[in-house]
Amino acid sequence: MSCPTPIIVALDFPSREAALALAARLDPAQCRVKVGKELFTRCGPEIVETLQGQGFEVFLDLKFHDIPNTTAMAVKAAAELGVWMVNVHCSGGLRMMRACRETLDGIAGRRPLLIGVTVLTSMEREDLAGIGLDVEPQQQVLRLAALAEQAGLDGLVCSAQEAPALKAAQPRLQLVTPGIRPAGSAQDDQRRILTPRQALAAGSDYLVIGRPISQAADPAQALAALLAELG
Ligand SMILES: O=C(O)c1cc(=O)[nH]c(=O)n1[C@@H]1O[C@H](COP(=O)(O)O)[C@@H](O)[C@H]1O
Repeated sequence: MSCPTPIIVALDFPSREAALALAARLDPAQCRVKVGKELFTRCGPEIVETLQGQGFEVFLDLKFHDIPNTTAMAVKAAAELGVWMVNVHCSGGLRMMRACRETLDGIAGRRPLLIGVTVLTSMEREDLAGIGLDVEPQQQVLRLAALAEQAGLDGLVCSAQEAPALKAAQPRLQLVTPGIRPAGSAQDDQRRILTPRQALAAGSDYLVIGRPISQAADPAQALAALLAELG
């Protein structure tokens, strides 16, 4: 059964034990979970299989970025692992994203949602200038979104701040938005942030939330409060 809420909890932990301790306090009917670079590098595919065995739909967030063949084969491996969602960097370009789409199209049975990372939510205008992009983040996000649409991706990772413009420009694409911070909580390294309620109102389809839940004194209670805020 598919989870009815938009919340994806980021299991950003240094060990299997820590990740599974949080998962044990979560309900697959109330949230999905995300396995990212830290946990996957430490634990490998087994942690994904364990979480799926517990009933969670898993977003495998490894942000693949490589030549088309390498990226497409990595996406295929993710599909064979049975994940619900997988992501690649849009800046890998049209041919790379298309190769991923076509590879997934060749797979029988349930395929993961293929999502393109636009501009990381930790980046602001001056970070883009530092890598030679003299544009506002939203302009770059819209540009990458058009490429992702052309490649046939299912959605984008972006800031919820860009959701209204993206929903107008690329209405087919589902929006997965990290950089979610409940009012009054620490911004940490995130820059383009919105509260959960603002993000949904802006048009986000999925909210990726890590530290506001994982570092809370009572993570289950923090998730319950978030769900209550969203109504
Ligand atoms: O692809 C992602 O999930 C992602 C993209 C992005 O632009 N920004 C971003 O924060 N993320 C991930 O979303 C999570 C956010 O975690 P918190 O900042 O702790 O809520 C982390 O696991 C990041 O790796």
